[in-house]
Amino acid sequence: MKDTNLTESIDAMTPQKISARHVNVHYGETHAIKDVSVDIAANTVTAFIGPSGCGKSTFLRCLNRMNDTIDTCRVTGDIRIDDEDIYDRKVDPVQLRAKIGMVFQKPNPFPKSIHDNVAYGPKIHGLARNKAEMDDIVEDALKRAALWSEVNDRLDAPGTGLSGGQQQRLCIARAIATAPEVLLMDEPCSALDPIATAQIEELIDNLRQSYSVVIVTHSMQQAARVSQKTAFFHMGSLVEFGETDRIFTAPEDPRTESYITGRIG
Ligand SMILES: Nc1ncnc2c1ncn2[C@@H]1O[C@H](COP(=O)(O)OP(=O)(O)OP(=O)(O)O)[C@@H](O)[C@H]1O
Repeated sequence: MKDTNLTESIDAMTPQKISARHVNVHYGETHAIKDVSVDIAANTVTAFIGPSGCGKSTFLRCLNRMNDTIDTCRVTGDIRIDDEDIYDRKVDPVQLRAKIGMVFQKPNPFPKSIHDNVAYGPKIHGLARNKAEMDDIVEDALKRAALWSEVNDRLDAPGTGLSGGQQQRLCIARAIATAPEVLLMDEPCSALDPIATAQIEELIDNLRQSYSVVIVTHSMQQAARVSQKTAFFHMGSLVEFGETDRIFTAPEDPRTESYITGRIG
């Protein structure tokens, strides 16, 4: 993996939120992630890009132990959030996923009201002592997800009745409501139209003031628009990682260059 000295000196000044070292992932006999080491900075949007099947989603799911739910999946290596080993036996994956929220490709609101979708996580984790506190959490999360003004007069309506873009912002509000420190987004705009995509991209830019955001995207334009750091994966390996501007203007590895110029993937 390559990077410039300039980027390394910037890295040294930016606090790291997540540190992954020598991560390997197998699904049965398939070696999906090969010895990946990377640091994810705080208050930064980091994009994972690369051709289909290169392991972007698999690596993303390692960061909040979502792969634990797949029987054939085996993860080795060291992943730390704020220097805490997230694969330590003492760590409860449910608590971990409150701290490291996730938003999926297809908006997937629960078949509940808008209010109850957002209140679901805080309720499970006992974050509100009474209804007034819960209502405050719901309002704050919907505001941070830039949805409040569109839904505040119909909080009891079903979440599934919203438009696709609104549903995705509802899912972001649901993830934010448990006060996470990191937000993982797996192609969050792939099911959305261009206007809804632009709204989510603007939201992602605002979210990084409060969270570390990691986004998997097939769109290089999107990676260039929303991220400050980009990681290029190819066949399970992390080929290149660095400042997004540099990756897109002066990639160091020929595989990165081929991908961003459309010759592979
Ligand atoms: N649940 C699973 N069981 C077995 N193999 C899997 C599973 N999920 C992913 N894989 C395999 O792991 C490799 C990496 O897949 P992954 O979905 O992480 O790639 P990706 O870069 O996110 O792809 P895409 O861009 O198409 O979503 C692929 O070879 C894929 O077939």
